[in-house]
Amino acid sequence: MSSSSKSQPSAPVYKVPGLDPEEMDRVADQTFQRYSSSSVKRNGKGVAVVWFRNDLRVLDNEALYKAWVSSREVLAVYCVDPRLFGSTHYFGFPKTGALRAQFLIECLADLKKNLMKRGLNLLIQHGKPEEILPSLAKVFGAHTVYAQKETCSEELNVERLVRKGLQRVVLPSSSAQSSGPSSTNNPKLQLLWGTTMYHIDDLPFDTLSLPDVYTQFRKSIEAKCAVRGCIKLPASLGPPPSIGDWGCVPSLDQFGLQSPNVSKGMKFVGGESAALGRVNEYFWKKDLLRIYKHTRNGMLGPDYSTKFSPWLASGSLSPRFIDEEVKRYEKERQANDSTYWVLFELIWRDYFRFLSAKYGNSLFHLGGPRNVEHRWSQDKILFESWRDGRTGYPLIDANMKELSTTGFMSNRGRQIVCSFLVRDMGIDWRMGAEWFETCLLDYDPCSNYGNWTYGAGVGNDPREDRYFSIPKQARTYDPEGEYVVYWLPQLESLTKEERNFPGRAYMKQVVPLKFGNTSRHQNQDKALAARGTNFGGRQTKGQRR
Ligand SMILES: Cc1cc2nc3c(=O)[nH]c(=O)nc-3n(C[C@H](O)[C@H](O)[C@H](O)COP(=O)(O)OP(=O)(O)OC[C@H]3O[C@@H](n4cnc5c(N)ncnc54)[C@H](O)[C@@H]3O)c2cc1C
Repeated sequence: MSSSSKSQPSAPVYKVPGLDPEEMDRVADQTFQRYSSSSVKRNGKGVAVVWFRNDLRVLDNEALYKAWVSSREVLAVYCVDPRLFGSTHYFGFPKTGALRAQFLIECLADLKKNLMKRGLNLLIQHGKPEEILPSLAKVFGAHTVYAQKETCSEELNVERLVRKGLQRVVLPSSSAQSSGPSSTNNPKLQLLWGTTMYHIDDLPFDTLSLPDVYTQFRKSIEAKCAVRGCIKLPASLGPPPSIGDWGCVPSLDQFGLQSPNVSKGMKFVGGESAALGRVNEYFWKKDLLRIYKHTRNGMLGPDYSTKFSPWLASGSLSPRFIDEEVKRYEKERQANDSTYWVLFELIWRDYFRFLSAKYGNSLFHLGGPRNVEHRWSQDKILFESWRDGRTGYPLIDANMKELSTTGFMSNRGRQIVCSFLVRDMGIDWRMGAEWFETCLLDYDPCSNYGNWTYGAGVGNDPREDRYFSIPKQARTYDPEGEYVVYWLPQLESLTKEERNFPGRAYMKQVVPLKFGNTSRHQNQDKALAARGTNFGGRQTKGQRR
């Protein structure tokens, strides 16, 4: 049967995880139980504040653990910081799009629920942490604010301001934790490392001497470090301090955003319960971990890769928990190249996080960590054709439509659209990175800007020079054109060869005149070289991941 005679493809919405809410809760409760311990001793006094940031979870949360053991009462707080809903730095896109805002709302609702199951609650306040936290510390006489440490400048700035604000609070002497002649009666800010699988203190080098080649980094930590075990806590952490109004989980209209309609593709459910449900579904229920290495380059549907990233980015899922689940799977089912490969990818995530500590703000600069000089275009028409999925390349257009509809795109898709924007269109890579910042559910400054600098050839490793030939990518990763047709159903009646190179009719529909050129569809590389929109043949040498 030729592909053109296939019946009209349906475009289902895939809920991720595909479990019903009761099943998600059951999995979460069972997991919490496994990670509960009655032998953890509490020997503290007074009140400790846990300031939740990108660590929206109960399981394996060191800030929560430290607060609990160091106090008699834990006050858990989330600050809805208006700066999160401002504009991106260079190009003024919305900093948080409606899809990620919705995901965050779901994370907060679930965190509140899970804290309440453990006898606590979540105080939700609207405003800047540097204003809210000192005033709470004062009212409750809190000796310490515990929080997860971040590494990028905006977050570091907030940490600095919170610390400064706390220094201005004077507590009655009975509330102060420290003692000795130099101690003051201010509440302290204690920041704890918690985002990565490998702990920063366990690395065999300090971050400033981090290897610039990923493989060197990976081999070194695999040989010399172990992943720490997940932290255990008692089943009951209460009672919390007495508070009249705990605040409400925000709604989208409070952020001036409209409810997104995920009419196609994947609809992710936010929160720790969904995260634990997804791990259970992907590893145990569907047994997909067994084949991950061979499916991970897919683009269509929920099962080709883990889809853990949105929960990892919001901190609703601990990478150390994933590590423990992989080890458990290897013991109970099997260990193979796929079980290892999930950890291999998580080491990439760690790597980008540690790189951000090494390179600081240069990660966000045009020349990247190596300060590479290159003339980029900021052509608005070209950029918008890419952003809106109207380039005339179905593979690019389909991926960009998936991103704006769902907030997600596969790793393969991200590499392809990044290469196309920066290498074929010659557009300033920061425009692409900022658009991803707006849209991605899993937006994380380190992974996003780290990957974009690599893709643009300005990353810390000069050997990482990635060009992706769109025809080759389409033939290899979407040979039947199924992915493209899912997002561009108007191409359904075409043969599988035509679906990725559909000719003039499709071009006319979508392509802005300036970039439109049907001949490029037949031979992209040649046509691009002739138009001078590539980087002078650099593409032929690029590494392909
Ligand atoms: C241009 C570009 C921008 C990106 N922006 C982000 C981002 O903002 N946030 C983000 O989490 N990932 C980002 N990635 C990395 C990667 O595409 C996603 O992590 C991955 O697609 C998420 O899907 P998954 O959870 O199913 O991944 P899987 O294939 O199942 O991998 C498991 C986990 O490993 C980690 N991982 C895998 N690949 C990478 C990678 N290249 N870099 C860092 N971590 C990785 C993720 O945490 C992921 O959840 C970006 C990649 C590119 C090329």
